[in-house]
Amino acid sequence: MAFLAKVSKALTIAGSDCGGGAGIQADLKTFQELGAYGMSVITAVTAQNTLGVQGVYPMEAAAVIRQLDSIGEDLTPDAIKTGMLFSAEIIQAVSAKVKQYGWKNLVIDPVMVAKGGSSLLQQEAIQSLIKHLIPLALVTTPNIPEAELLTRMPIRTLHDREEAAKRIIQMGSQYVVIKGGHDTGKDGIIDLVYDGGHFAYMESKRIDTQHTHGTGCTYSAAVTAELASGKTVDEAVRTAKGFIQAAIEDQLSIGGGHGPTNHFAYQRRMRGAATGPQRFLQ
Ligand SMILES: Nc1ncnc2c1ncn2[C@@H]1O[C@H](COP(=O)(O)OP(=O)(O)OP(=O)(O)O)[C@@H](O)[C@H]1O
Ligand SMILES: Cc1ncc(CO)c(N)n1
Repeated sequence: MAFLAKVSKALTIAGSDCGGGAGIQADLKTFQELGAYGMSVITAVTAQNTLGVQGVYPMEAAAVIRQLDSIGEDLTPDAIKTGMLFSAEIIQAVSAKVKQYGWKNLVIDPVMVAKGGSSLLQQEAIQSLIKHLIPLALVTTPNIPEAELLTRMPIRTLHDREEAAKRIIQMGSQYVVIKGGHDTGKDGIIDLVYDGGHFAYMESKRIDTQHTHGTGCTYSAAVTAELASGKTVDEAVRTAKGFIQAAIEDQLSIGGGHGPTNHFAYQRRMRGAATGPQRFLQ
């Protein structure tokens, strides 16, 4: 039986995480769960698990360009996200191809450092991100340390975060979400959403867990999947928050370190099914 409705298509341009919790793997799982047909352009292969990053192997820029052309010549994505881009050369290639193919609904997760401290973006590439990619973004989703590096200002208070958000809008992104996961001093977490005119504060309770590997990738992939299906940015960030909240709450407890989030959780909750470990052990 054929699908009657047109399927939405989402593309991730990011690094591979062989452990499956972050990067391309988290993005494709999230796209699938939210009903988008997922496509991927791989910028780097990383060897990592819940204990840390053991190796980073960037792709040649030519290989990234060839993958982007294969998508562009045949498959028009309805929304795109970028994650780990590694180098200025890859950033410039992605920027050129997004412009060439006129791709819309670009979500930039400006991945810089993995939770254990390994670098996923060369230091000198930050300027390239600001110059070549952020001006094309519909939404940019830095965490607090990434927002500090982009804006070159320390972020301690909510007021600082608002100032940083203004600076990222001035760089050309239409919306910015400064995520609050790294704001560890509080029980609650606030993700700040700004469109250049109005600040929205998305508050949630902080879940006390070490299993937060790939939260940023999963969150921005959920935003992208929702945009691909025609949702507004306001709707997309709300659904993405619900998706990541469920994925962190119903932990899978995989691996000996910082484990992945539960990409099954949101849809299983929507269907009224049990999602915690008891469900998986049955
Ligand atoms: N402990 C937590 N409890 C509830 N929500 C969380 C927690 N940690 C992160 N989040 C949420 O997850 C999303 C991603 O935020 P975070 O700041 O962790 O991103 P990130 O640092 O880019 O993630 P990563 O680098 O691991 O991929 C945000 O919506 C944030 O509010
Ligand atoms: C490939 C990849 N992208 C992003 C992150 C950040 O979570 C990671 N750890 N690995």
